[in-house]
Amino acid sequence: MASFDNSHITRLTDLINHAVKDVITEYAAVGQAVPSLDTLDPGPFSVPEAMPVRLRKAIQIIEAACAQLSCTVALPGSVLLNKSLEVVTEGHIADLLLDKPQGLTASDLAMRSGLDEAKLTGVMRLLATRHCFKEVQPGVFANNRLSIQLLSTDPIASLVAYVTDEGLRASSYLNETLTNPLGTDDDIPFKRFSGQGLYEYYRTDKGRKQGERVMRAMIAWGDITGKGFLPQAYSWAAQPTKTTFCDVGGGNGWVSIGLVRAHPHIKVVLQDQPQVIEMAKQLWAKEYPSAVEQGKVEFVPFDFLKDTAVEGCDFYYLRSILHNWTNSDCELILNNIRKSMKPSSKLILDEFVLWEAIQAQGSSVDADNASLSHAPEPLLGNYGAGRIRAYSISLHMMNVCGSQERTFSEWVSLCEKCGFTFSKIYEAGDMSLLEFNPTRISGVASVLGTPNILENISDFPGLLSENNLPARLERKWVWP
Ligand SMILES: C[S@@+](CC[C@H](N)C(=O)[O-])C[C@H]1O[C@@H](n2cnc3c(N)ncnc32)[C@H](O)[C@@H]1O
Repeated sequence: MASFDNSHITRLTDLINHAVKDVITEYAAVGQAVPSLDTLDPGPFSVPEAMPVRLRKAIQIIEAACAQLSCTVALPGSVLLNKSLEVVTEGHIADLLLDKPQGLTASDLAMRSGLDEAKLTGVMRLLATRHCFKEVQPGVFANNRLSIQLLSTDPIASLVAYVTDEGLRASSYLNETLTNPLGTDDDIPFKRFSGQGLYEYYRTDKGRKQGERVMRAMIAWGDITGKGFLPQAYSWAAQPTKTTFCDVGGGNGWVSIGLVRAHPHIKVVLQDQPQVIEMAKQLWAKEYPSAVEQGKVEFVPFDFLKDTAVEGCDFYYLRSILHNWTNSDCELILNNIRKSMKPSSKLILDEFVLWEAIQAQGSSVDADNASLSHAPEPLLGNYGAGRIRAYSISLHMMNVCGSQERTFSEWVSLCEKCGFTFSKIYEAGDMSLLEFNPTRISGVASVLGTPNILENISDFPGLLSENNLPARLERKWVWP
C-alpha cells in the first residue's frame, strides 16, 4: 500500500494526547479529576496565576492543536465562512499574493492595495493566526490552502464579503433590536442599519452591487453546504421522463443545473425575482446552453410572496429560502406553492435542520458508523462545534432577515399549518432534504381550498405528536 505523509496531522493528535495526559496529571497532583462541563464547581484553578506552568502550556497546546487540526481537515470554504475578513476580500490581498510562494511584505501589500501598512499587518497576522494566509517570515505573508479561496474570481470571496459586510453591519443592531423591540415583523437588525429590508435594499441603486455579489455568493453557498447532494440524495433516476422540478427562489439556478446534468430527463422550471431570472438566463446560456436550446429549463419570474408558483409541477423545491423568512411570510410562500400543486406533487425543502444541544446518549457504538445522524458520546448530540455553521447561520439570518433556522419539529409544524404532511427526511451534506406531500382532507375542501385532492383522510398518518417525533424520524431517516 502506498504510504503518504500525514505527519502534519498525526503530530497534532500526538500533541493533543500528550497535553491531555499533562492536564490529568496536574489535576491529580491537587487530588482532583478534571472537572467535566457539567460541573458547576469552578475547580481548583479559578484564575490563570493559580495554574502550574505545565497545565497552562497543555491547555494552549490543546486549543491550538484542535483548531489547527480542524482547519486542516475541514473543507476550506466552510472554515473561511467563519473566519475571514472583508478587508482582505475588498483589498484583493489573495489576488496580490497569487503565484508568490515566497510571499510579499506587508509594506508591499499595503502599497499595492492602498491600505495602511500597520493596520493591514494586524489584520493579516490575525488571519494567519487563524490559519488563513501564512506568515512565512516576520511581516511577510503568502497564500495557503484557505486564503487561495479568497481570490476575487472565487465565489467564496463574494460569500465572505456578504457575510462580513451585510451580516456584520446588521449584527451591530441585534442587541438593540432584541432589547428595544418595535413589535413589528419587519423590525430586523439589517433594516435598523440600512432603512430597508435586505431584498428591498438590493433593488436600490445603493444596494445593486451587493445584490449582484450575493448572487455570486450563492454559488459558493451551494458548494459549501453540499448542493451536489441533491442529484444523489433522492430517487431522481426513478422519476418518469419530463418530470417537472420547480426550483422556487432558485436564484441563478446553479443548484438545478447540477440536477439536470445528472438527470437529463428532469425539466427545471426556475422561478425567482425578475432581475435574478435575467442573471439566471445569462448563467445557463454560458454554463449549459444545450439545456436552454432543448427546453430543459423554463425561466419564470415571480414574487413568491404574492404570486402562485407555476401550476402542476411534480416537485416544488426550495433551497435556503424559508430560512430567510419569518413564519408568517413562510406561510404566504408555502400557501402560494400549495395552491399550484396537484395531488401527486411533492414539496422538498433543502434546509438546515437544527437539533437540541443535549449530550449524545448511548450512541458511542455509532462512532464508526458512516451515518452522520448520531454523534458519538461524549460529544453533544448535534455534533457541537462540528456543525456550528448551521447555528451561526441561524444568528446571521436573525440579523439580516429577522428569521432563524428551524428544528425538525418546527419545520414539520410550519408545513402542516400550510396543508402539507411530512413524508421523509434525507441527509444531504450540511443540510437535509425534507419531503412533504399535500395533505388530503376527506369530504371538505383542503386546507387551502384546492378541491381536486379530496380523498379519504384515513389514508394519512395524521399530525405528528411532539412525543413521537424522534421515533418517527428514526423510521423515516434514509441514508442514500
Ligand atoms: C438565499 S437565496 C437561495 C437561492 C437558491 N435557492 C440557492 O440555494 O442557491 C434566496 C433566493 O430567494 C429569492 N427571493 C427573495 N425574495 C423573493 C421574492 N419575493 N420572490 C421570488 N424570489 C425571491 C432571491 O432572489 C434569492 O435568489
